[in-house]
Amino acid sequence: MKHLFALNKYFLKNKWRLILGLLFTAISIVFSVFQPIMVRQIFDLLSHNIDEYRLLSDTPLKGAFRADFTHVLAFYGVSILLFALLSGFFLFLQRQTLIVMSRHIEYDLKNEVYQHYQQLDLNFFKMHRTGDLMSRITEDVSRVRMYVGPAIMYASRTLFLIVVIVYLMLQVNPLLTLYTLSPLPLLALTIYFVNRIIHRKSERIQAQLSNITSIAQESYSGIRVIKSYVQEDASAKHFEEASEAYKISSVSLAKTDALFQPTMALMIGLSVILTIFIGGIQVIAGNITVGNLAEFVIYVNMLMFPFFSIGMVASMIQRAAASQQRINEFLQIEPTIRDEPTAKTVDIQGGIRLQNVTFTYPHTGITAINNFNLHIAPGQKVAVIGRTGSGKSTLAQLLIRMYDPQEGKVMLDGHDIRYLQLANLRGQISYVPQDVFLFSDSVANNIRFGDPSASLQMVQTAARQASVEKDILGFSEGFDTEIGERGVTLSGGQKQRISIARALIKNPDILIFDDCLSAVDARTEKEIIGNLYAYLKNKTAIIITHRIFSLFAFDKIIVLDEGKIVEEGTHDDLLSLNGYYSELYARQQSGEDESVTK
Ligand SMILES: Nc1ncnc2c1ncn2[C@@H]1O[C@H](COP(=O)(O)OP(=O)(O)OP(=O)(O)O)[C@@H](O)[C@H]1O
Repeated sequence: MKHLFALNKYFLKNKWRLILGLLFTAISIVFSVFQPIMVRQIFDLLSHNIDEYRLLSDTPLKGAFRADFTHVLAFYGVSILLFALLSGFFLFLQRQTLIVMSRHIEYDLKNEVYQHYQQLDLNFFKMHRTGDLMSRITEDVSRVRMYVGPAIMYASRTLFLIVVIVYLMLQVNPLLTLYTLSPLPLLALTIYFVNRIIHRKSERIQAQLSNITSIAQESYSGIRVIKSYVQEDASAKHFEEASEAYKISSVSLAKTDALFQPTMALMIGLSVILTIFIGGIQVIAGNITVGNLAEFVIYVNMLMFPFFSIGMVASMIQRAAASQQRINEFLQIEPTIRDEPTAKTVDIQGGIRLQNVTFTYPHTGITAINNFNLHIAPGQKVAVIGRTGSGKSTLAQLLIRMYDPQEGKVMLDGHDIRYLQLANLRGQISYVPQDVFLFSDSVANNIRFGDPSASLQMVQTAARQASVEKDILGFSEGFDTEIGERGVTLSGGQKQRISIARALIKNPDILIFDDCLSAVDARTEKEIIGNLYAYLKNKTAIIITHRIFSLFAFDKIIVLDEGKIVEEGTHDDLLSLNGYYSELYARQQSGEDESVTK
């Protein structure tokens, strides 16, 4: 339960909706209890006067008596209808306030979780599965909404109704009240347990359903692999097995559901029979009137749903508490990469220095950068080369402060980047990642992501510089062509170049290209490098690559191995070292490596 306290701030924010909702609930209940009271009065009126009326002979007096009776009955009928309408109207207002409040809280909570996710650092996303992150923002928030809306609504209604009705019952006859109410706690308890069973079964069905969905999704995405390996039958069998498990669970839930309603009807029936039996004895004994008995039968019926909802509300709260606990777990995680209180903004010129930097990935213990020193002057172009896993991408991640090193300092123009505002730092660096990511949006908007205020002309220029303009103009809708599942399917090279255009349009002082030309052919690569040459004139650039671009006059080339610089210098310096670089160069020259850019 204590996990739900985290929601109190939202109740406070919506206090007027909550107060009004509770008030409307109380008013609706007051109007609803007029019905049994009036029914009692009608019954008593009839039972007291009917014998007298029957004894009258057919005289005008009997006619007048009947007319009076009819008027009184009509009056009660209209009054009951009026009170029912009023009660219904306030019930409507109650839902309009409490359920609306729950939707507002759901909206705020979703945004809070989403915004918190945005603050968290990469390590968090590495450690949690995407499905888990998504289910906390969707399913868990929905379960919490059941607590802040329906559970509060049913609980308050139940509480008010029980207080008012039990008070009215006790006024009539305490003993009959006791007998009448005795089966109801059993009803609440049964509902609670049955609800738990139903919930457990529903959860299992839900998990099986998402399993079926992911099997289907995976086989549609991998349909080419399935067909080329002639695995259609195996894939269908796999799906059938998952469907079979789902069917078994669904049937089992249907059986429990089928038992649920008759059990309820039995309990309600028992309560009514008990009321009539004990009440009848009390009427004969002269302790209560026939009207009281009728009134009690209505009370019992009115109390059924509230008692029924006790069990329902209890399991709703239990589920919401478990969900809120999962949400709180994430909300309580503090981002480790964040602005220091004294963080400043600076206009970066492009000088980079790494001083004795050591970085170990926290969750794997792999030391990717080891006692690393590097200096890049503003405007220099540096190539970073090295075997796979040598730490090249990690170096890029450290420069944009996706991670903080455990030892040493990363500095830009002499400022330790830990003390620069993150938005200021990242706003002045363009990073083109190795694994390209494009959004399901138009080509233009994907490029504009680097500068949302960019004009179409700027988008076109960036696309030209990244040598992808011709490809884009070849699409049916040019720059407005949609990318993604329902849009055009881009080649790996086209994606890489759009991603480069996105980085260029940002017009930063520092650019980091992380092996982002791996999927383009040698001719296009030459063209891009030619364009970049002019673009990068006064900018600092780090180009991480597996290949040697001998066309590009780098100020410095560094070769990494196991997180350390093992070779450093210009192209000619490195060739004379006869190390990894010259070996790679020789391999490329001899044409062993087809991707060589000569
Ligand atoms: N997110 C991560 N979590 C844990 N370990 C990682 C992570 N990313 C990389 N590593 C490890 O750190 C080391 C350096 O990886 P890095 O990606 O920096 O190499 P790289 O030189 O860029 O390789 P490649 O050329 O294949 O991209 C590797 O041993 C890798 O397994």
